[in-house]
Order: sequence, then C-alpha cells, then structure tokens
Amino acid sequence: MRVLVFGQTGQVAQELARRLPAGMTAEFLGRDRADLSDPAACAAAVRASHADAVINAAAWTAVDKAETDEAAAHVVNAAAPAAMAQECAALGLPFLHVSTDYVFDGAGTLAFRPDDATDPQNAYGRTKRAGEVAINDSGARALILRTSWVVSAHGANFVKTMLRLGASRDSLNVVADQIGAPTPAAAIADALFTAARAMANGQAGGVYHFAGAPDISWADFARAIMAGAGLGCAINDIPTSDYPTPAKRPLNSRLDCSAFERDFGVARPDWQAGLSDILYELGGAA
Ligand SMILES: NC(=O)C1=CN([C@@H]2O[C@H](COP(=O)(O)OP(=O)(O)OC[C@H]3O[C@@H](n4cnc5c(N)ncnc54)[C@H](OP(=O)(O)O)[C@@H]3O)[C@@H](O)[C@H]2O)C=CC1
Ligand SMILES: Cc1cn([C@H]2C[C@H](O)[C@@H](COP(=O)(O)OP(=O)(O)O[C@H]3O[C@@H](C)C(=O)[C@@H](O)[C@H]3O)O2)c(=O)[nH]c1=O
Repeated sequence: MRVLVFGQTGQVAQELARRLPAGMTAEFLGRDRADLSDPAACAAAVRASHADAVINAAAWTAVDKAETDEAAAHVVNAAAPAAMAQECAALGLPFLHVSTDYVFDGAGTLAFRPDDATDPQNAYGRTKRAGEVAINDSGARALILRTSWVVSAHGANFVKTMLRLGASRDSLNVVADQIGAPTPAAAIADALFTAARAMANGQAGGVYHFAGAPDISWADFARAIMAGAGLGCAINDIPTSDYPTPAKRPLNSRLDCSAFERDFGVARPDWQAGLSDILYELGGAA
C-alpha cells in the first residue's frame, strides 16, 4: 500500500516516517514540494502521486500568530485540505486529515464527542474548523482525526518548552484551569496508519477523536515533565486570566475518543509512557 503524506518536518509527519508499517510505502511532501499556501499545487500533487491513500499532516499550528494572519492560516488549514480532499474524491482515494480540540468552545467539564457542536474561540480553531467543513463537503471518503496537545522529541511543543525553561528557572507559572490530554505524535502516526489501512480496505471515514489519557491540566503536565526530566523547577498553578495570550484557549479540551476505539480498535494512548519515551529520546530522563 502506498501513502502520500503532506508534511515532512512536523511532529506527526516525522513520526509517520519513523513508524511506517511493513507492507506500506510513503512519500512525504515538505513545503518545498507542496506549499499549502498553493491549494492547486496540493491537488496536483495528489493527482500525480498514484497513492492508495492521502494523509495531511501539515498545518499552520502557530496559534497566536494566526490571530494576526488569519487569512494566510485559512489558506493552509482550510483551502489546501479542501483541494486535497476534492482531488481524493475525484480519484476515489481515502483522505485522512488531522484536526484539533480547538474547534470547540471549551465550555463545561464533559468530554466533547465528535458530533458535538463546534464553536472555535480563536483564529487557528476557526481555520481548522473551516478545513473540516470543506473536507466533509468534498465528497471524499475522509477521516478527520481531532487530537490535542501533541508532543514529541522533535519540533516545537509544550514538553520542549518546559524543558528549556525548567533548565534555567527555579519556578514557572502554568495555567491550571485548562484541562485536556497530551497526545504523543507517535501514537497519532500509528492511529493514522491503522485507519489508512482500514479505509483502503473499504471502511468508512468520519469525524473521530483521538487523544492521550488521562486528562490533565497544563500545570500538572508541566509538573510531570519536570519530574520525569529530574528538573527541580517548581510549577505554580495560575488561572488562565494570569497568562494573557493573543489567542483565547479553551478551558475544557477533553475529547471523547470511544468511537475511534470502537470503529478502528485503537485505544487512547497513555501519555505518561509517551512522555518517558520522549524524555529518553531527548536524553533528559532522570
Ligand atoms: N501541535 C499540536 O499541539 C496539535 C496539532 N494538531 C494538528 O495536528 C496536525 C499535525 O501537527 P504537528 O505535527 O504538531 O505540526 P507541527 O507544528 O509540528 O508542524 C507543522 C507542519 O506543517 C508544515 N507547514 C506549515 N505551513 C505549511 C505550508 N504553507 N506548506 C507546507 N507545509 C506547511 C510545517 O512545515 P515547515 O517546517 O516547512 O514550516 C510542518 O511540517 C496539524 O493538522 C495540527 O493542526 C492538533 C492538535 C494539537
Ligand atoms: C510556556 C507557558 C505556557 N503556558 C500556557 C499557555 C497555554 O495556555 C498552555 C499551552 O501552551 P502552548 O503554547 O503549548 O499552547 P498552544 O500552542 O495553544 O497548544 C495548542 O496547539 C495547537 C496547535 C493545538 O491544536 C492544541 O491542541 C494545543 O496543543 O500553557 C503557561 O501557563 N505558562 C508557560 O510558561
């Protein structure tokens, strides 16, 4: 089975490259070969690929920067995936796309289900939701996999930020009222491959949630990172109001992942094991 992947340098794309299952080959398109600012070029890349399935692992993920450049983020996160999905529909190829907890408003304390109403609170979330809608409208047999708080040993993420700051500070203030689930990029890659294979064998797509377990606050996650890395940096719990950012973040990012486990047989990954692997890979484990 041959898979075309948009993305090469990102967290999920790098784990897809490292975790390619036996019997699958993959072609990875970095920005140099497929710039998502050019949706027509993305469609042409799908057309030229002769792939059995297409995975989009590239996105505008700079949440705060999207606030001041929403139009450009929209092209990358909505228009380009729409073009990919339309081409997949024309060719009859399964299309797999990664989306985010930030499509929800973050109200309440219950885990969001895939068919719950969306109401993004920031520009990044709006562009990602627009991508979901366009993919659904494309007619492609598509899987939209919403995940949250992606972490890995590469790229930019909360684990690496905490390690960097924790190495030079005695204490850090971290928000304790935003609850969600860290998700190892490696587990997302495995989940995407499982779904790609199932869809190539005829299984339907849909909107699904897939995030690590258990749910936790950013502050408690920061404490787990410091402890795992053997850093003495203390974490002070603060409310979101004490950590102003250009983009508003949802307070409740819990995702109900039961449908993905039911339909694709993949359970929520244990982020604590994933964190240990990441710290080991970075050479920072205690
Ligand atoms: N990171 C997170 O916490 C979360 C991510 N997601 C979603 O998961 C998916 C994967 O995210 P993740 O692996 O963390 O992403 P990263 O932030 O690690 O990387 C983003 C990737 O997208 C590429 N990219 C950005 N703009 C363009 C462009 N114009 N043309 C081509 N490539 C581009 C980047 O390439 P380059 O290096 O050239 O800039 C990079 O490879 C995305 O859909 C994201 O929305 C969902 C929830 C949480
Ligand atoms: C660095 C730092 C962050 N924070 C807060 C800010 C924010 O609310 C939270 C996490 O910070 P980040 O900058 O990693 O958050 P952010 O970039 O918003 O992370 C999001 O990225 C996008 C792509 C997604 O799709 C989401 O699932 C989510 O992972 O921690 C502190 O409270 N103290 C700190 O010292």
